[in-house]
Amino acid sequence: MDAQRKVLLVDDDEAPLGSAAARLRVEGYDALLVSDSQSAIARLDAFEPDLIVVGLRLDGLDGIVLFGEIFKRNPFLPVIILTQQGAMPDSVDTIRQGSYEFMEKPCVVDDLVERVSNLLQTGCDCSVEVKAEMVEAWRSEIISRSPAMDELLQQAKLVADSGATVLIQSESGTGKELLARALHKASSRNGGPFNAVNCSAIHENLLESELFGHVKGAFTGATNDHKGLLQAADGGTLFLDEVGDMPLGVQAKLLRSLEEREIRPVGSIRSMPFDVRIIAATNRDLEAAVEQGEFREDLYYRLKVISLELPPLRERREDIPMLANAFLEEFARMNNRSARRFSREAMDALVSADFPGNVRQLRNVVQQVVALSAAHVIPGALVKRAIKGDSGDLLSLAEEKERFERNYLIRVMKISNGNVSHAARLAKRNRTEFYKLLGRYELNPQEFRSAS
Ligand SMILES: Nc1ncnc2c1ncn2[C@@H]1O[C@H](COP(=O)(O)OP(=O)(O)OP(=O)(O)O)[C@@H](O)[C@H]1O
Repeated sequence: MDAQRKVLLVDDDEAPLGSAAARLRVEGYDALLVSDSQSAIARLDAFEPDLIVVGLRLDGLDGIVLFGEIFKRNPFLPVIILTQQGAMPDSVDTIRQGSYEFMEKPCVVDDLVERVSNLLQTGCDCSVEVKAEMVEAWRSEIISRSPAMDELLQQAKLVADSGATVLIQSESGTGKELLARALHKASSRNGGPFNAVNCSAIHENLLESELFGHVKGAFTGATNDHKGLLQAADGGTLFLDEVGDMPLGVQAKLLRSLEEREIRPVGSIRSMPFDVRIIAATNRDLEAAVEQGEFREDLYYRLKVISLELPPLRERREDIPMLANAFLEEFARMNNRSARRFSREAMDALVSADFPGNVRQLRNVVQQVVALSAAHVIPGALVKRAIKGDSGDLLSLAEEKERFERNYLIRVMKISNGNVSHAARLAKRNRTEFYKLLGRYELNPQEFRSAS
């Protein structure tokens, strides 16, 4: 059973809201009526309302201050604003981000009570979303409404067309790849390809040939000429994800290529020009990596011509409802489930969670919740359980990748009865490389033979 819900009513004209407060109390709410915005602000922390009804004339500073204080505490607290016929307070335009509903004055007490009850039952109507048509196409996949993201996207738009190399530094799961794609779309290179490569997932030799290409016979297994990603992205953009994990040898070759605007495929004696915009991303502290000798300082400055930082999700909680609702719709559609919504308690749990895995983790949580519940209104308890389970087991991306790689090697070694050549063929790696991988994970081929 929900605790008694609290409604704060703010109006200098006692009569209408006074009767509404009385009715709300009869209906079982804890209703508190105050007569000006200063008193309302003073009561926000102690009273902790679940909903606020504002009947004041809120033009000018008064409204801006009140809405600012409400927004600071909880950007999704539902607020019903009673307006004079047709008039919208200026302050509402200034602070658009909140969850506001409007009713015209004078309003019927029954209608107001019904609206309060609906809003509290169904959770916040987060429909104050940026309308799809208002979102510019280049950033249409990036769901956000927070001022921090707005600022970042404005910067991104300004630099998109400069052609300069961009370094995106931020935590894992914050949307670095989405931002890189958006930068590409906003640039005049948008007619060209957008290629992405994850520099930490690929072994050094392979990464070199992936980036720069190789010629036939360059190494065992190089049976044909192979076009590298830098060449394949000609006229477009190459996204170097996890650039902080790029091996030093490849860093040196990349730096040379960027300086000379030429690439030389592995095993070739000829260099060729290329025209590619580089966007690099990392969740590592690259400056620290430079100090520790793990990342070349000259390459760091070469990449960091323009530096962008995506804020972690916990620093832009205003984005959570919009993201959660979009993921909910997406997964409900994918699972052929009818439209859903989060209960107020569920949304509160999402908005207050820490999400160390950022947007990716929020997405996972919503996916789980959709799979586990057929209810139309998603209950808070389910969301809380999903958040707890997800953060408890959350490994860093590097740890998760290592775990995957080790398990994969064990599988192929078992399938091949410990025969390394066979296993290497299955994994499409050459033997030397495969031996190195086994060594890295301390896997002894002998053990797989005797086990069989
Ligand atoms: N603002 C956003 N709007 C919609 N989806 C988002 C947003 N930010 C991230 N996502 C989604 O979250 C997931 C992770 O995003 P992405 O891969 O871009 O993050 P990342 O920072 O590059 O992660 P990593 O550092 O682990 O490579 C993707 O499914 C992406 O579509």
